Amino acid sequence: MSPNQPPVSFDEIRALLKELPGPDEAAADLALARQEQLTKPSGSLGRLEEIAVWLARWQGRASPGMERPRTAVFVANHGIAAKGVSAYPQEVTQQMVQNFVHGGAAVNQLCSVADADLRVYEMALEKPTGDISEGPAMLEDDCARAIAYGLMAVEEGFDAMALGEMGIGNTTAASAVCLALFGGAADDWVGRGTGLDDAGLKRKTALVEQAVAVNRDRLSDPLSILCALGGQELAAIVGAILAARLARTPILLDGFVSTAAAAIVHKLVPGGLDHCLVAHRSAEHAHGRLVEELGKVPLLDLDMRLGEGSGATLAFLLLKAAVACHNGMATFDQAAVSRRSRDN
Ligand SMILES: Cc1cc2ncn([C@H]3O[C@H](COP(=O)(O)O)[C@@H](O)[C@H]3O)c2cc1C
Ligand SMILES: O=C(O)c1cccnc1
Repeated sequence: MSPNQPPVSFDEIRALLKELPGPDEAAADLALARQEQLTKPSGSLGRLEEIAVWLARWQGRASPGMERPRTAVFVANHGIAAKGVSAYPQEVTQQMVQNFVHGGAAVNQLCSVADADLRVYEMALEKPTGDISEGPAMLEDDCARAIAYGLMAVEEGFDAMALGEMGIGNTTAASAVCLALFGGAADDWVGRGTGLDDAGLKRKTALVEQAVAVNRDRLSDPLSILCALGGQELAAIVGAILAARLARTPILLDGFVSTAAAAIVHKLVPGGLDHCLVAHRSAEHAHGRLVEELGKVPLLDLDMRLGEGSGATLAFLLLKAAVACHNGMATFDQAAVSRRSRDN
């Protein structure tokens, strides 16, 4: 199945999982060998070296590029928002779409600084998902369609993609997904989102617990968990991660919500997130635990907790810096710089 023919059932999505390409270790080996030749003590550029080799591995070329980054923001509404789980009203989702279009959001400024293309994908805002504290968020068809929408959003030819989201109430959905995937207690996974007060946090925690209890017969596998507790934008992010793997496009995950969506892929297929890095550690309470579960170490830690792809877009600058050093530095031979002395 190609990403141009989107799957329409969970079975077809499961079939797609078997077709995901692996890493290009030949390109990675060449990139690693070049790193050892560059005019610096071995390893001294730290994670910038790791990023350059990772880009080579997943772009499938020894000289990675970062000329064409894209940020994709998936936007959807959530039935649970009616229960007061966010500090902001649901209409903010639509209003922020207008703000993205007019260039007034944080992610617009960060895209312009990083010279990244921004695409906003609005997903039936007039049709919020079902209230997860009372039943499933989506039916299988709707969830599969949302995954397919994310699959279609990935085009060939981008050097990396940042995946972000906008949807009032979606940290509640993300927390419920994490509780169902990883277990523990609801308050391990619930945070203040847009800035809930203590009473709001208590209400949100109880509703997340209730959502998992009410949907307990629908949580038998990761796709069912996404369907019962997630949201359309989380499903689209799952699709985009899979399509990016097929298109050899490395991915930067944003904060708690986009990482929670990625956790579905992690549980579906071993190594399914190897072409993804977590761009930053969100200040949202559960993000630290979530990235540990995924075996990832975020690139940045700036106390950001916005979503909308902001942290991931900002981290494009690190990828550009890594590529500039990798491709632009002279080797010891080219610069006539003496190599390391023999160890005594
Ligand atoms: C003005 C504004 C801009 C945003 N940009 C991203 N989010 C973020 O906040 C929402 C999730 O938090 P919660 O679960 O508490 O509603 C998502 O829309 C997310 O992207 C925003 C939220 C607001 C209010
Ligand atoms: O980290 C995130 O993704 C996040 C945190 C708070 C609100 N919205 C998103």
